[in-house]
Amino acid sequence: ALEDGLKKADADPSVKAVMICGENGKFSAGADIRGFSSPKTLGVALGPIVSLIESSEKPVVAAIEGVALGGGLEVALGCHYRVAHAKARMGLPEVTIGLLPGAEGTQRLPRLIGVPAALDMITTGKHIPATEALKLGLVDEIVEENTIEAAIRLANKVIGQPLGPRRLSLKPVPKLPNMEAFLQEAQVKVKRQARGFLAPELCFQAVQAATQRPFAEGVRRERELFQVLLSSGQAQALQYAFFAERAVHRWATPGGINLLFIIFDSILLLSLGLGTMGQGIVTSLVKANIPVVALEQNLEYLNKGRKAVMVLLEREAKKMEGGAQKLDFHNPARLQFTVDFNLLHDVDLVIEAVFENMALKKEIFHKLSNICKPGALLCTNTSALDIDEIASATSRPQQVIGTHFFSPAHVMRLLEIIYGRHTSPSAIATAMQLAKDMKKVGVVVGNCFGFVGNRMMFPYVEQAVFLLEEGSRPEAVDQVLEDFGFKIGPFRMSDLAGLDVGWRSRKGQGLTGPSLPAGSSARQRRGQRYSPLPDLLCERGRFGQKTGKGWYQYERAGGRTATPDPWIHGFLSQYRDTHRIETRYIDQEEILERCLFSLINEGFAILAEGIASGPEHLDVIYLNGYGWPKHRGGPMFYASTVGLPRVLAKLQKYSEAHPDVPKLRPSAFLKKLVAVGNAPLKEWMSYLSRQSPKL
Ligand SMILES: CCCCCCCC/C=C\C=C\CC(=O)SCCNC(=O)CCNC(=O)[C@H](O)C(C)(C)COP(=O)(O)OP(=O)(O)OC[C@H]1O[C@@H](n2cnc3c(N)ncnc32)[C@H](O)[C@@H]1OP(=O)(O)O
Repeated sequence: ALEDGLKKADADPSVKAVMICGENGKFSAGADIRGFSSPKTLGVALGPIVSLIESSEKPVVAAIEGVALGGGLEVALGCHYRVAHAKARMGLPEVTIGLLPGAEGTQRLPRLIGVPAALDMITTGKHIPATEALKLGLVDEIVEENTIEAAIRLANKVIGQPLGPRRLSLKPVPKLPNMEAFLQEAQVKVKRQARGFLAPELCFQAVQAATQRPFAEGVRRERELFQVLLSSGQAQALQYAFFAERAVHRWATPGGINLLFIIFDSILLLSLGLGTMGQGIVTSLVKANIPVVALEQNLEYLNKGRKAVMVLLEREAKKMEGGAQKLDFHNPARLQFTVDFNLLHDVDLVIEAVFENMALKKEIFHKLSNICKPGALLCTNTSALDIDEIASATSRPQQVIGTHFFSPAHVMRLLEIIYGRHTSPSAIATAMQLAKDMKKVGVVVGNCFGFVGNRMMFPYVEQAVFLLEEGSRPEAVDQVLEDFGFKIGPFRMSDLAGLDVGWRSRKGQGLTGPSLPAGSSARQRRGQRYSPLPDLLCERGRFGQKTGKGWYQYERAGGRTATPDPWIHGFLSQYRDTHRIETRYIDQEEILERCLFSLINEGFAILAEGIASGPEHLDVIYLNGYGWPKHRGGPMFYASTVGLPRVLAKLQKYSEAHPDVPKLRPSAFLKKLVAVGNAPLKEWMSYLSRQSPKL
């Protein structure tokens, strides 16, 4: 249509200028992402159309409203002038779906805004607001009112003016005094952050080509690199992740009720507990423009918490400087701190974020149930505790729901929303809407120990520790998983989170500590293999980064640079001697498979139990809360790419070698999917007899 329209305009002498706009207040979100897997759409080459726009003898003006993304922005770059609405956003987000801007965008953008800014936009895929676009010179004008009228005005004004200087393909790339050095440094940075993710590196190469070759050759290079990405498999993983994130918004009750959201005019939120989690939650709420009251049990804790929240908010405000939105946190109507429980009467929603202790949480929920107004929703921030037990302390279990935030809560996007036996659909819908308002990805899951994310994490970490018992080292295990794409491996992660957290939980479960029955075997609990290694480290005060020693050693208590620790190596070999474990060499394949396949196996068990609605939900949780590498699409998607028969065969092999490890025993659901012929991921749930989960 664009091509036809342009040709018609060119041929019609009564047409003096052309304006391109979108429908319904949106310029364009770019190509239909689903189309990248369809051979039909791939035949549509956008580059030549962009060139056609640029070569028009009549001025072409883009009127950008809403968004101009990907192919949409490339179309605008072909235009001679760009007018944007002040609220519009622009970007080349192809990298986030595993591609690069393949319609000449990697060649035009650096010519327009310079290499550093273009590289930043193209390798990160970030969307920038119109105000920033104006500063960069990406648009010529921004308007508050009618963009289309403004674009027509500009088109009329420029009729007859020479178009050569406005054709980006004819412009040279602006020079930098130190282009070579700049590019080298940028490439190192991109590589370091990408960890096996191809698209950022290839985006870099395409922009580099713009600095080294004439336009037409740069375009050829862009096309070659685009083809590499298209067939890499990573693009499919990222495009799956894009739609998975949107699929988790859809959920239904067994009765078929599907409330997408509840609209509320204003919420007064109460955050209870101002520890690390509470501080992050309050910061996120303020950022979402939701009025908050932060409550602590005494003035000392309150003042400490207030100070920490203010530091976080100042930092956030700084980041937002120059943007359209301002953080309003000095206004008591938006944020107040109190120790007065009477304020509970007026709040619409409470997020309790106290210490992870059932007795304490029940006491608080009992109090909340008595004080809060009848409609108030009561949320508990917990990573593993039973929502039904917490709800049992109230007279309104239908309004009790789990909201598992991830640390740091003002940064991490994931919010696990856990419904209990009595939680009402409207409570779930409200929590989902809250997640959206907080710009988080809410995923609704059922109530079980560890919910989804942590429950899948337990067997992963368990395997990592068993591998140490058998002969490996923390740094070897971490290296394999970091090479796979995780930002940090399980031992660095454990040191960061604090080993004492798990120790406390194991003591609570009677797996270690004073409540462990006398005469218990050192490496067995309840008939299953158990490794006391993490407990032994904790008994020696090695809690990780906070104490300067854990699975690694650090430069000081609170230090962040992990160095392999000879003490740990000696300790492990002594441990193996004590327990007569023969040290063996464990290769990378075994490390990877035992850690990942045990996690995936638990995912299949979770699906079969109806704890999550589908594999996409598990993947979204792992991508947004556990640092699973995006270009691998999430654990369940990864399993589908490995092939379920292979995952099953490997689990069977490891399970036979370790019969006392139940988490390596293949789940019945995985076996079923293999038996029906390696069903594709989107059909998995149809093989469960209970298709609608507990939800
Ligand atoms: C003039 C352009 C011509 C294009 C010609 C095609 C030929 C190929 C040649 C060139 C190739 C170009 C490369 C690209 O353009 S790749 C695509 C680049 N664009 C993106 O990555 C944008 C992705 N979308 C978003 O960032 C957001 O969705 C946004 C547009 C900002 C809207 O956000 P929000 O308001 O929060 O809404 P949702 O995200 O929930 O989206 C609403 C529904 O729309 C679906 N959606 C959105 N964008 C796309 C897309 N590009 N392709 C397919 N579907 C898209 C999204 O899935 C939601 O639907 P549902 O709820 O059913 O899942």
